[in-house]
Amino acid sequence: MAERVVAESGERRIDRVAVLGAGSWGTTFAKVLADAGTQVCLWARRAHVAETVERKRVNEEYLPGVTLPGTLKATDDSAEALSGADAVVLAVPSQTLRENLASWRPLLPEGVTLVSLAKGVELSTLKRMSQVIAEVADVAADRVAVVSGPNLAKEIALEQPTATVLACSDHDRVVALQRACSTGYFRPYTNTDLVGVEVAGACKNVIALACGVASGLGYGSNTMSTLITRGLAETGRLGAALGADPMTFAGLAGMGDLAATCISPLSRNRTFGERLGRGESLAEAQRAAHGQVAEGVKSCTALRELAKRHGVEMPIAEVVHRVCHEDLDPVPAAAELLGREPKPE
Ligand SMILES: NC(=O)c1ccc[n+]([C@@H]2O[C@H](COP(=O)([O-])OP(=O)(O)OC[C@H]3O[C@@H](n4cnc5c(N)ncnc54)[C@H](O)[C@@H]3O)[C@@H](O)[C@H]2O)c1
Ligand SMILES: O=P(O)(O)OC[C@H](O)CO
Repeated sequence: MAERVVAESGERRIDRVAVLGAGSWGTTFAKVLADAGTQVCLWARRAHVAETVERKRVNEEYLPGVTLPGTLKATDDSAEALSGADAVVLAVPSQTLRENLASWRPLLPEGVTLVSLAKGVELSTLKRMSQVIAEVADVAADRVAVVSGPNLAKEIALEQPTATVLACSDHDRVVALQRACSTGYFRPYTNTDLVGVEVAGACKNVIALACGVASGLGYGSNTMSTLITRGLAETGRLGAALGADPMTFAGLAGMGDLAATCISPLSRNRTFGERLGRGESLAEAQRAAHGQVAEGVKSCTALRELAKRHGVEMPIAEVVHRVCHEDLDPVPAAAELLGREPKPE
């Protein structure tokens, strides 16, 4: 049964959710939903991960030390996870989402709300995740919602207070999702600006890589603050060219997430950048990430292409792309950014 609607009030409800992807954020978001009283089934690619969640209430690989709610179900069978779901949360990396969703498409319940947790831009098409989802699932854009904000998984799994943004063009749908994932430690706000929320989520990973590189080079708070602020400026420029609401960039999905990711040692993107700044190669930094995704490494290239296509200047994304993929040394990269033509703020 999909999209249950309470007959008397006409209120849309999301009572049962499938979370597809049992990495750090998928597992944590499944916990949030379960803590909010929503029925959740978490799908893991590897059987032993699902089995350990079911048996020991823990995801040892991605969230060691966090006890998961007893009501949370887990399986490695996507048909089982998707059966009867009112909403499907896609918690896989941006660059594999298309392929993952294509394999699940025949199993999607009719009318189901599709929710993206991914923060990235598809390298092969330069599409945002909500665009990829609507295309692959062959649904109208208003069936797709996006979750994005200052949401470092580990902190949320430990129930440290945070807020987020749920973006969707269908108000009733996003309000139902808001009810399904509101807890005492997790406060979701709704927003209708999908473009702004997704652009902000993809760009902040690239700026966090730059901050990591700067930190690896030994630079301090002035450099971080400069990168964060100018990073926000170039994010806003790209957003404006794509039709985003400028106010989104001042909110949780914009400045909020940018600050959290650029500052926190928990950020995979920042940590990845720090390794590059300390002189490690891309391959060495990738090995050290132990298979966990640092989305900015691929999104920097996609964003650079998107910026070029729209005639937008994104100097930090450009330099991050060249450090990651064209062997540009981080020291001259910093000099290059500062040596650009003088201009007003
Ligand atoms: N971890 C966080 O704090 C956090 C917070 C907010 C948003 N996000 C975003 O959520 C998305 C997922 O992040 P995550 O932290 O859960 O990632 P992760 O690396 O911890 O886990 C990714 C999950 O996707 C699964 N997967 C399925 N198909 C895959 C494939 N073909 N290749 C690789 N993995 C595959 C993996 O098995 C794994 O369970 C990313 O876009 C990330 O930017 C993460
Ligand atoms: O660990 P990161 O760098 O992928 O960042 C995690 C979240 O996106 C922070 O909001």
